[in-house]
Amino acid sequence: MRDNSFHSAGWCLLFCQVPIGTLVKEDGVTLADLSTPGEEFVASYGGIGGKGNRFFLSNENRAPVMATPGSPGEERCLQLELKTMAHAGMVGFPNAGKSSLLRLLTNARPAVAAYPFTTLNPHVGVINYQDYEQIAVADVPGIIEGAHQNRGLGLSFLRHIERCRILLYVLDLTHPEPWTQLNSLQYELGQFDESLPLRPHLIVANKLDLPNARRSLEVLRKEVKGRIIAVSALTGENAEELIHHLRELYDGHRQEGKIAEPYMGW
Ligand SMILES: Nc1nc2c(ncn2[C@@H]2O[C@H](COP(=O)(O)OP(=O)(O)OP(=O)(O)O)[C@@H](O)[C@H]2O)c(=O)[nH]1
Ligand SMILES: [Mg+2]
Repeated sequence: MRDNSFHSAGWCLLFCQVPIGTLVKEDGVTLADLSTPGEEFVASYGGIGGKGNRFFLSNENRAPVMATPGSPGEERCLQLELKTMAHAGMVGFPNAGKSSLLRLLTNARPAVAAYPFTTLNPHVGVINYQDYEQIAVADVPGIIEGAHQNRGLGLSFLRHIERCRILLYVLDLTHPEPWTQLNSLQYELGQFDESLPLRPHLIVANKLDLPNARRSLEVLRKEVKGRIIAVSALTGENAEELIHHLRELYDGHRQEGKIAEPYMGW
């Protein structure tokens, strides 16, 4: 933001940059959809400038101390809504290991701790592929049952997920029945927006290094159709497989034009 106001004049220029993929709304009505780089939207016009001392400079008056005030600029209250946050978003119960996975896959450094709701705000990291393709992955706060009724971090969490084209369901293999986590997660998403459970997704079964995890995984594979990638965010086991499958899914949907560029500036 730059302020070019003259001391005695009412002239002011404001530049404000917002990320690509932002909706500009006023009273719930969309005024602009900033989806291409360089696109501009004039949010409000400044007032007409006043005349400064130099305007009154003349042969008779070599040092004028006179100025006229400018007229006030327009005032508006706008809401900016970020449309696309990341290509892929991690969905999981608190403590499932989402932040640990983001740290493993990318160079983002969200906090990790052995208690629920460590993550209160989304973090985005980027996976860099050898061919210079980049996939942005978001770690969002954990979901709990009743999130669609705004329990826990509820609706704010679900709004973040809505902005990701691919979902990574992160399940905790130390849970005795890990498939019930998947059912609950999909139920909560579906209650919020019925198209969310239909989004392209991968099931990531985490904490493979812990005792009984492999037995849990076997049962999970029997109970759940769809691709399950078992990983350990702690040891890094199968991280490459996850990165590879995510790319496959991403490429498939990109070709169909279903994946937009996310905001990479977190
Ligand atoms: N043994 C083991 N521990 C893990 C693994 N992944 C995560 N953890 C541990 O599980 C706990 C929770 O991990 P986080 O990454 O903070 O979990 P989260 O899903 O981000 O949790 P919230 O932010 O609360 O939603 C931490 O103590 C991690 O060290 C894993 O693969 N193996
Ligand atoms: Mg976390």
